[in-house]
Amino acid sequence: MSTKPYVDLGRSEWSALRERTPLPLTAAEVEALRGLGDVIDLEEVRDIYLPLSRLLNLYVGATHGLRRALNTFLDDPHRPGRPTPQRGTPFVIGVAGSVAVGKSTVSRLLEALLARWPEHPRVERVTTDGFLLPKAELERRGLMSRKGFPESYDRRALTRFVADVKAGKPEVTAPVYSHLIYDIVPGERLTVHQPDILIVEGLNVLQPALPGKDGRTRLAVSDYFDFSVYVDARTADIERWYLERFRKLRETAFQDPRSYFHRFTDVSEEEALAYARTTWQTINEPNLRQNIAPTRGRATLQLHKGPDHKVQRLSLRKL
Ligand SMILES: Nc1ncnc2c1ncn2[C@@H]1O[C@H](COP(=O)(O)OP(=O)(O)O)[C@@H](O)[C@H]1O
Ligand SMILES: CC(C)(COP(=O)(O)O)[C@@H](O)C(=O)NCCC(=O)O
Repeated sequence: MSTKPYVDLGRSEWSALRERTPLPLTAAEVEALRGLGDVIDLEEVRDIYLPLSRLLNLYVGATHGLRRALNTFLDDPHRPGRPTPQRGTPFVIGVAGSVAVGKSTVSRLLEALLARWPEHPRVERVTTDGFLLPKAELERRGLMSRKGFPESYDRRALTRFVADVKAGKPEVTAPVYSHLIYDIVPGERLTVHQPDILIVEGLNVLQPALPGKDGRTRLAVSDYFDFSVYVDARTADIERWYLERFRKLRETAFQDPRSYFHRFTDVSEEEALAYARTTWQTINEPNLRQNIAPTRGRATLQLHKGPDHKVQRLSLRKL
């Protein structure tokens, strides 16, 4: 008997589960998914992400069942001053993985697919980059070449944000990061309004809490997750995706004179890619090895992608 905490499923075993997913995609919905602006292989959506939306729908239902059981337990009329039964709170999903592994694409897909289920139509998504320290503060702390490392974030503010959403506060706001200016946008906030499901996407979302200096137990953002996904791939493939994305951005977003990377439109593609390769080798790959990959075994589900972004294998945590 395997003592591994995960059940491993091959692509075909997993995609066969699609037959049991009651919500097929209509032509209009397929069009809407294309409208997300991602390069999405629709067979991949059907075979991998539709069954995943079904699994998540089952988890949301089971969590509601647990809450009802807890309320029955707490709601003892003979006990004066008994706690108020728990109201429904958002189901929180974490999506972790390296820079350029495809977290945003997976999260946007899940956001669109989960919103189609009548039981949880309100799905909101946040990325943890809003909780990066502002550029001036990173410079002050000597952390500009550690961007994306755990210490480059205001981890307390991020945990507080998710705790507030999970607690059912009517409106919770977060700062906003702009890839255009490579910094937090002064004065801009995004607001989350009591969603049924919150997706929290970021490099370090599966990190455990740091021990408090005062010996008190702290909580990390991962302590609020009801489900988490780690997007996994070979490092060499992720580096290639990172460089490909940089090359595409040079032809598009970097053309904007306000872009922090605008200077790379004036140099040769080779020079621009040499810069991107250095960023990968000195920042993103060390962060993957030291901080991100070690959290893989904390996820509820690991998606293992092949060189073409297609999910080849999945590991699902046993209960
Ligand atoms: N399923 C996919 N099929 C094809 N290309 C993808 C897929 N997922 C991601 N990509 C591409 O890989 C790159 C990184 O994806 P992205 O979602 O931006 O990663 P992250 O949010 O992890 O940095 C992007 O250029 C994206 O278009
Ligand atoms: C903004 C990021 C830290 C990632 O953000 P997150 O996953 O926290 O939302 C990362 O994409 C980044 O910009 N890294 C800096 C190095 C680089 O330019 O690739």
